[in-house]
Amino acid sequence: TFPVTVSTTGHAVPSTLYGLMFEDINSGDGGLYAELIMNRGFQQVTPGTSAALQAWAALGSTSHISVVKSSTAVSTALPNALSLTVTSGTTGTVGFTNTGFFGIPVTAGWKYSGSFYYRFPTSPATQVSGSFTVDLRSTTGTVFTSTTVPFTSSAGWKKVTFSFTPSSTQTSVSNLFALSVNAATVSGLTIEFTLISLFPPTFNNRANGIRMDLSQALLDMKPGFFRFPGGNNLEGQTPAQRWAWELTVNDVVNRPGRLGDWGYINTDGLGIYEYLQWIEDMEMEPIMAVYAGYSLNGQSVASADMQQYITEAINQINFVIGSTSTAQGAIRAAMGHPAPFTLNYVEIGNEDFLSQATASYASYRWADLYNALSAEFPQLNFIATSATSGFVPAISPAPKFWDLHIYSNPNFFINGAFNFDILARNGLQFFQGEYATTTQNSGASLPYPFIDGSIAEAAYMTGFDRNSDIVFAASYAPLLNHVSSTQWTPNLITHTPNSVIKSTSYYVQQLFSLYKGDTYLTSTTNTASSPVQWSATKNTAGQQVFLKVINTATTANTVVFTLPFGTISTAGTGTVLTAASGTMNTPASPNAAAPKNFTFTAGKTITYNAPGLSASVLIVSAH
Ligand SMILES: O=S(=O)(O)O[C@H]1C[C@H](O)[C@@H](O)[C@@H]1CO
Repeated sequence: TFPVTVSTTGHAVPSTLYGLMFEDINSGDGGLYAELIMNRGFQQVTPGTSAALQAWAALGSTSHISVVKSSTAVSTALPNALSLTVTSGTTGTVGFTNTGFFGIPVTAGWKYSGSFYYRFPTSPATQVSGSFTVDLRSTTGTVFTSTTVPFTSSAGWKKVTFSFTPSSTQTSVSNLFALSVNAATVSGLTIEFTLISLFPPTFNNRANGIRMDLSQALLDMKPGFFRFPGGNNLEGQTPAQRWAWELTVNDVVNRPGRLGDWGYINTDGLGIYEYLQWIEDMEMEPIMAVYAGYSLNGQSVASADMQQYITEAINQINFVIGSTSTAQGAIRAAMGHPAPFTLNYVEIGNEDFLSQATASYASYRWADLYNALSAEFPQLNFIATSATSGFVPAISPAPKFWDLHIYSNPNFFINGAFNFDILARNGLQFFQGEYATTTQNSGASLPYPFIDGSIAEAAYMTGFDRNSDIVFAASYAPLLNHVSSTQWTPNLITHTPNSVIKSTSYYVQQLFSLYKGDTYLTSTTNTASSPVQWSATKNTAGQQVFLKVINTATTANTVVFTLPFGTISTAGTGTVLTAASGTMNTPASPNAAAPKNFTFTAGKTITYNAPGLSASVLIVSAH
């Protein structure tokens, strides 16, 4: 039994203590970003190759499609187009299909909103007109919903929009988007198409917005912040391929996209504006990174060449908070948000104390950017990046905020519960920007989080609660992955085109975030060797006390709390996540482990028998 006396003293818990780390790592296009058409704009592809046609296929044997460099591009950003050539005399229907991002959800009642650009590169002598048919269908050709869009063959690109609403939901996501036309009406002609786009309803009904079900799963965690755009995906393989904010703003027809750092083209339809608008809608605040002159081929921008990137970072921040009299603030206003977005934290780079990045970060990249940005924006907090483990190297100007990353096994997290207790209180503030149990203690990899690792993370997180006077933010990483396209496991949430699988670690993150309170209450000192870790916090306004109990042993352990409050309800409610060792939530067993609610007898003394491998919170009204 573990006797725990809770005191009335403690310290404030920052609102940003628990949040989300995000980058497009099989999680942006085809994930958070709600666009349903893969390779919609043929961005960054080589015309004439089969790769250029990724996700696209001809409809039937008489349709001839290829990706071409358009003789008249729809925009400088989008030079390519899909070309449909209709041989003279062809009869029947011709066209093409798209598979979506490994599937397309067909959901009854959803109003799907689509658009595309088309042009006839060679206008026929006699103008022709007719209509395209767009639809959602099964892979065997059963049409679920469709509509038509008129066309004329006059010269020049035309943008058309359409919508349709299925009347029934398909359980399978193996569906196709199809665009087709009666061959006879365009016999002998070629038609080009690009930026072929289809959106489902989006979170907060935003145009060019974010997927609803993933937004809801994240909203249900009440996350305090959202770190974006990376992580590795900030850095590019070369400086030229870095994430550059300016290529991600304005209409998507003006966004060239880029080769992301996870091996596929990012459309950048999820651009800085869409990130910020969604972060605001989700009642989070951004922790926004600026490129700091290091790219993942090991190349650092030379000191003499840094000014371009300093200016770019200043402009990026002005896009977020600058007045509309700045060129960048004016773009923000034109896109629909004249008021500045909330911004308190800017991270300078990502993992700059790794290998070749260290020397240049320490000698000029940090100082150049920190000095310029803090002079321009003295109200902002600038975060230095650290290695994937260990603490703060000596660089100047001395950073006040550090981003620490650690990926390890359950034992590390269990034994690390007091890693922050030993740190000096010298003004430094820490952001545990990335952490996760990524292997079993044996070293075996993890396709999904498992209960043993999630409970180990929970033990570590009691250290964040207890040390939230110097830990201002913490986020598990990576956040999301697509079940059909993954390069990193485990992830907090796995998604399919129409479902969200919440991992055991998701429920741990949710428990700590929902019940972080606004004040940490000091309690009986514990040690890293204990199988049980605890944390007491309170919500002052709500007069609630949250008692978290983490039991990393496989056998039950009893904790006896003594509360210092004069008024304590006699009944409390609680939530517990527990499962047998090795349990994982997977697409095949999405609810193998889920939190369960319970009630308990409360009072000055509360006795709780914590199951083996469990994370619990006991909620009691007290003041
Ligand atoms: O290969 S790693 O450096 O371990 O990649 C990690 C660290 C990096 O910041 C993030 O993008 C990635 C996965 O979350």
